[in-house]
Formats: sequence, C-alpha cells, structure tokens
Amino acid sequence: MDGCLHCVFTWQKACSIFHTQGWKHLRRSFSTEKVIHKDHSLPNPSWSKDLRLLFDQFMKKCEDGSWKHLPSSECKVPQRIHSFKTYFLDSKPVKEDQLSQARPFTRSYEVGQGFEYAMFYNEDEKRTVCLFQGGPYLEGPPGFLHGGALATMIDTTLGVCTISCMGLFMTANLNINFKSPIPLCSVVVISSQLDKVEGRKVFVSCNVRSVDEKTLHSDATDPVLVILYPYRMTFLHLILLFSLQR
Ligand SMILES: CCCCCCCCCC(=O)SCCNC(=O)CCNC(=O)[C@H](O)C(C)(C)COP(=O)(O)OP(=O)(O)OC[C@H]1O[C@@H](n2cnc3c(N)ncnc32)[C@H](O)[C@@H]1OP(=O)(O)O
Repeated sequence: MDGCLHCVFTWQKACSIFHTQGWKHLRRSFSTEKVIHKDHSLPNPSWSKDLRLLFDQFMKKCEDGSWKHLPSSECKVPQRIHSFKTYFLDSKPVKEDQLSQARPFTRSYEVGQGFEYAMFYNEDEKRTVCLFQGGPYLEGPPGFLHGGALATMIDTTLGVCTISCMGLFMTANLNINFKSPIPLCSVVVISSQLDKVEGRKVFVSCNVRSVDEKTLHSDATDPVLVILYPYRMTFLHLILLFSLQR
C-alpha cells in the first residue's frame, strides 16, 4: 500500500513539475542522464508580427500569476523515460537505435518550417491557450494548413490542458469540425478548456480562431481523454515507477 501511495505521489510530483517547470525539468527529475534542452516556445526570427504581439500580450497576463507560460524543450530524451513510455502502455518495445532518434512530433522541424507555438495555462479557469503559426512544410490544400497538422496541434493543446489539470492521459476520441481553412504561415489561437470529469474520462473542448477572433476556423467538442493513471496499474508499471525514481 505504501508503495502504491509512493507511486501516486511520484506521478503527482511529475505533473506538478510539468506544469510549473515544463518537460525539461520533468525529464531531468527522473533521469541521471545529462539533458540538453532549449525552450522552443520563445520568440524566434521566424515568428510573425502577429505571433509576437499575441505572445507579448499573454506574457503580460502572466505577470499577475493568473496565466503561466509553459516552456517547451527539445532534449536528448533519457532512456528510462522511453522505457517508461514503451512499457507503460503495454506496447512492444521499439529498437534502441530508433529510440535514440525519437523526439516530440511538434518539435521535429527546423525553426519556422513546421509547428511554431507557445502555450499558456490558466489554473483557476482550467484553460490552455496555444498560439500557433503553421509553417510551409505543413501545407495541405495549396496555400493552406493541412487538416492533420491542425489536428495535431489541437490534440497537443487538449493534452497539455489535461495533463496540467488531471495528469497522465491518452487521447481516446477526438472530434474536429473544420469550418474555415487556415492560410499557411498565418497565426491562430487554439483555446481549450476542461469541461467535466467522469470517472477516468476527462472531457475537454477547444476552438481555433483567427487572431482578430472574427473567423472560427475549427472546433472540437466533447473529445474524450482517458486518464490511465492510477486506475490501470500492473506490477510491471509499479516496478518501472520505482526504477524511475532511482
Ligand atoms: C507533455 C504533454 C503534452 C502531450 C501532448 C501530446 C498529446 C498526444 C496525445 C496522443 O496522441 S495519445 C496517442 C493516441 N491515442 C492512443 O493511441 C490511444 C489508444 N487507445 C488506448 O490506448 C485505449 O483505448 C485507451 C487507453 C484510450 C482506453 O483503454 P482502457 O482499457 O484504459 O479504457 P476502457 O476501454 O476500459 O474505457 C474506459 C472508459 O473510457 C470510455 N472510452 C474508451 N474509449 C473511448 C472512445 N474512443 N470514445 C469514448 N469513450 C471511450 C469507455 O467507454 C469507458 O467508459 P466508462 O468508464 O464510462 O465505462
């Protein structure tokens, strides 16, 4: 029992570290390996004027503590976290050399070519906002953003909202309505919120609007995110959690 509680605290600690300090600290806290990181959610030369302006506006909102900027990082992912991810979900382990190549999908492009974004979280309102600029490698219809790229960012924003509010999860269902195409390299605001929790199910929703808020590009209502922890814990998971702490 003590062991189980210890694991609960470990995950609570992980989630708390995640939304106060970001992935880099979460990863570092579970690893003895040296982690090289860079925060990709800060302005860079590829950011348009719109993205910079919005970023500055949200950073201002962070000053009174109501909103938090969520940093990102690209790093050499520690092997143990990979093992954890692989085994925790009962999937077949992938080869070591493939693992060493792994990196978060949304941070896998050259600066400015793919997903440029910054996220902000409001704990009281259980809301997450993502300021997103889709680069030229994310083209779908000529001159417009690929629907799958937008779905990726919606899933990521909803995921960050869920992990910040509730903890570890897997997306079980995601319903997206594409209402108006997004011009490539333009900026949109993805606003997500936690609507309700029923047992292991977390219901979150979001909408995607243009910077001037006049155009509703897309919305996702009642997607379901199922939280895995602490309800489906096997002996193997417990061993892995203990090993992560060493
Ligand atoms: C740092 C953070 C940033 C992260 C950003 C990245 C975000 C990326 C998010 C993802 O891409 S996750 C990857 C894509 N998702 C998957 O691969 C999930 C694959 N599916 C599964 O692994 C399992 O189906 C799942 C864990 C979702 C559920 O399996 P379980 O065996 O744990 O749950 P179960 O089937 O018993 O269902 C639990 C409840 O959820 C409900 N449920 C399950 N699937 C559902 C579904 N598809 N739609 C609606 N409800 C669903 C189910 O009816 C039930 O409701 P009740 O509790 O009321 O009985």
